[in-house]
Amino acid sequence: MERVTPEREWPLHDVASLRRIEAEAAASLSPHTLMQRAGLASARLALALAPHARNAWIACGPGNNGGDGFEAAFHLKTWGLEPVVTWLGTADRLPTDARASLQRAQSVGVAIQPDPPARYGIAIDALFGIGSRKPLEGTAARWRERLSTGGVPVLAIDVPSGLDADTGRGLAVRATHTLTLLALKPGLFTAGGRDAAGEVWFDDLGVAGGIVPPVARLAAEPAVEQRAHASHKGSWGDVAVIGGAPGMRGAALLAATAALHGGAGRVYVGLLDGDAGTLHGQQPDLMFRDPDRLDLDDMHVACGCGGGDAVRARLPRVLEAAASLVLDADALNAIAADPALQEKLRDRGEGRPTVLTPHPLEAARLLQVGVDDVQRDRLQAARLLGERLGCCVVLKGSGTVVAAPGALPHVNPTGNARLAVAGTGDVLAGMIAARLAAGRPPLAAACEAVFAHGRLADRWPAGSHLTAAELARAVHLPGEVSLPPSGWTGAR
Ligand SMILES: NC(=O)C1=CN([C@@H]2O[C@H](COP(=O)(O)OP(=O)(O)OC[C@H]3O[C@@H](n4cnc5c(N)ncnc54)[C@H](O)[C@@H]3O)[C@@H](O)[C@H]2O)[C@@H](O)CC1
Ligand SMILES: Nc1ncnc2c1ncn2[C@@H]1O[C@H](COP(=O)(O)OP(=O)(O)O)[C@@H](O)[C@H]1O
Ligand SMILES: [K+]
Repeated sequence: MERVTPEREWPLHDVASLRRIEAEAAASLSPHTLMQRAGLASARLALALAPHARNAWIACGPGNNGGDGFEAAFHLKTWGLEPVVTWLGTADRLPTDARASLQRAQSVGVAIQPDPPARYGIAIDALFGIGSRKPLEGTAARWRERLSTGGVPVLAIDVPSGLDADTGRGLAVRATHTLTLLALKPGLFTAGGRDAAGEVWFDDLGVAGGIVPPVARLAAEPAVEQRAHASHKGSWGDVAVIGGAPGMRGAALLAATAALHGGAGRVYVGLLDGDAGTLHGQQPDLMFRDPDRLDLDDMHVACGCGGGDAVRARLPRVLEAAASLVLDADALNAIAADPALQEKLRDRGEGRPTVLTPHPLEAARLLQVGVDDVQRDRLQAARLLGERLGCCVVLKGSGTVVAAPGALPHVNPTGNARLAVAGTGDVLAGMIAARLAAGRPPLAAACEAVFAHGRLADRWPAGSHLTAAELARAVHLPGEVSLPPSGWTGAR
């Protein structure tokens, strides 16, 4: 059993591939082995989370997830605790393994009661696992609420009940911890998954992984970037930010600042409000140019940041010329509304890579669906958009998904709701442009920047509000320690 941390990349398996892993493992093991291992691991982790608990509430469901719960109850009882099981199922419909575990729990005197105990030191959510396919109703919904609001540690076995393991949708138990079994599931890390799952632990139940290919990967921390002594500013690429229509200059400056701190050799800004005069002295390391006169052929362009309607007219040239390109915000909206621009985007192909950075509403416009359709299956939405437009796609939000044609999508494990503040998307666009300028391929550039962007938010000093301007100044190369921007207080 181990805690899931971003020190390494983790394969993610959907329910269909998990069923294959289960079947292959079960074929070489004696019956009931996997459930016994799952229950023992769950009981061990529960005890570690609440070492002083005298009793536990174990909410069991009608299938094999409930069986894991009975098995955990069996162990907790033999270790001297007083587990109380509430059970949603009926004996006649219980799967064979779960029936065996129910009998083991009953044989050592585990109490099965109609209602949860008034007090308990820890709760185990064993209502539904990967078999969960519809919203919880009736008693299951009541227990979900009770589990989520009990004020004690809640350990979900395999997945928090109510959560779709593939997509992270569904009103689910809010666990403090999840022990997931056999393989990690994408739904634990995107959409509602991160809020529902809490801290994720993994047990492979002694089954060697790797036999069934994953459907996605949980991204890992990027390697430390070593820059050669014998390099110069030209080695690290030129970034051009095109955006900043009247009233929205700030967005372009945020992207440009982030690109600069992210390691770009030179950063140009083509402001669409036409007047950069007042900015020259205040932003000494940025170079302001007329956007129509920037020579984009050798530049890594971030386009859209605060671009307003004015960006639309610039897009044909940007799409034709930019060496590599990050498209954000208003640029995406303009492309969503114009099939000719979509064609130009597809024409860029692999030779001149493009990264799109939509939030869910922008992705919905590009796909011509509702935002709920995007959020219902974020991996699929990102994958589809990438294939349609021939681009790398960064679908932002909790559990950002990065997808590119022909590659396994990545789910990002860092970031938090502190980023839900205006301008942090512009910072991300600049960071990706800097990684492209450093010569990274688009999927790697996007994954590295998204990881670093979220990591900065995760390490933001407690009690200090995150602002996009401070975030942009805190950006640094992978593996380097960042200097706190002025005004920061507290240790990180
Ligand atoms: N099969 C195996 O090899 C193993 C299974 N294990 C456990 O078994 C779980 C999967 O078990 P199951 O396939 O029995 O599925 P679940 O226990 O997740 O769900 C049981 C059944 O409940 C019904 N159901 C689903 N959602 C419902 C809802 N909202 N309201 C009412 N009924 C609902 C469905 O018919 C589903 O098949 C895993 O998540 C894991 O916890 C582990 O013991 C490890 C080994
Ligand atoms: N609740 C959240 N958890 C994790 N990341 C978030 C959350 N809310 C926003 N973010 C991140 O913050 C950034 C916001 O980008 P965006 O929506 O484009 O905002 P803006 O256009 O104001 O810059 C994205 O990188 C997104 O993934
Ligand atoms: K569960």
